[in-house]
Amino acid sequence: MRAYLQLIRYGNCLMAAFSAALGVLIAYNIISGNAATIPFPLNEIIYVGSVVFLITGAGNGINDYYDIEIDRINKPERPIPSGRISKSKAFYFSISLFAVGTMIAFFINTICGAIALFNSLLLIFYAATLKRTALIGNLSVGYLTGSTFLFGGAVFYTNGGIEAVSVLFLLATLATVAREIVKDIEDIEGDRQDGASTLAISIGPEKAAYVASIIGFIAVLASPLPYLQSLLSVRYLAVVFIADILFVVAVAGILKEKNAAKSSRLFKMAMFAALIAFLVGT
Ligand SMILES: CC(C)=CCC/C(C)=C/CC/C(C)=C/CC/C(C)=C/COC[C@H](O)COP(=O)(O)O
Ligand SMILES: CC(C)=CCC/C(C)=C/CC/C(C)=C/CC/C(C)=C/COP(=O)(O)OP(=O)(O)O
Ligand SMILES: [Mg+2]
Repeated sequence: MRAYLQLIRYGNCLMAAFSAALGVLIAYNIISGNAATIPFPLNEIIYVGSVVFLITGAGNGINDYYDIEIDRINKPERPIPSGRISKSKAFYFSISLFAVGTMIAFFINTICGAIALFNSLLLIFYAATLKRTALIGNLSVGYLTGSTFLFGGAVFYTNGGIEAVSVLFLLATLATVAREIVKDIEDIEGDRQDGASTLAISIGPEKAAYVASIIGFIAVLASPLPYLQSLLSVRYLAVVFIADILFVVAVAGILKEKNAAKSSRLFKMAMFAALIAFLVGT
């Protein structure tokens, strides 16, 4: 059981599910002002959170299935390279999670089902191919992470729910792309031996660090937008300021200290702080 929780990276699944549930809540708050007849979406929050937890877990599992040779070098302690879960069991477990998550999504509505199906196929394509390409792989993971908000907003797609959370999608995507480039710098040796052509390998870790830093700074500069667009209250500004400081320290970690592992951890802490800011500002 513990090995399967590690395979799906349940912490990421919870974070992603929380983001999608926030997407439902924020979209509901924005559109319910115009249509007071909409009841509080408790069931939809549960369904949305479950779908994103399952599909995120499936994406992590299929990623480790395809990354077995890279992870033997970079992350040998993971469930598959360490032998605690066989490749075939990891594959069928991940496919099962994709299937159940997508079925629940179609039960919510057709747009949610379409997003879940598209994201599931993209996660498989990313793991099998895209992750070894410079920047496209990073942009894919950035879209997938940001799409948690779009998925939550899609519960109310007929009332403009997706548009209501689009700025949250943008912020999450920018922050994730920056972190993914930093992760590629961290994983450069294993990726190089696997024949991958990530940005860090294509242009070198130093230039890749500058690209990640620029994207990270754009995310920080754009972080007041949810308040300026009156999507979130001034309480959001107070907490996102903390996230912005963590983003800046993360950028310093890769630019000045050239410590990709530390920078990646700081980026993740900043993303978590930003999620708290979204919640507090709702
Ligand atoms: C500037 C600003 C306000 C940015 C917003 C940041 C934000 C709210 C980001 C959302 C983060 C989110 C939805 C995370 C979900 C879970 C997650 C970490 C997804 C991405 O994981 C891919 C990564 O490669 C996994 O690697 P690792 O974390 O090392 O296992
Ligand atoms: C909105 C819906 C229905 C689903 C969203 C699903 C989500 C949140 C995906 C977020 C991104 C994610 C979890 C991607 C999984 C693949 C993954 C682990 C990418 C990073 O992998 P690598 O580049 O191999 O790096 P590591 O394996 O070393 O972490
Ligand atoms: Mg991997």
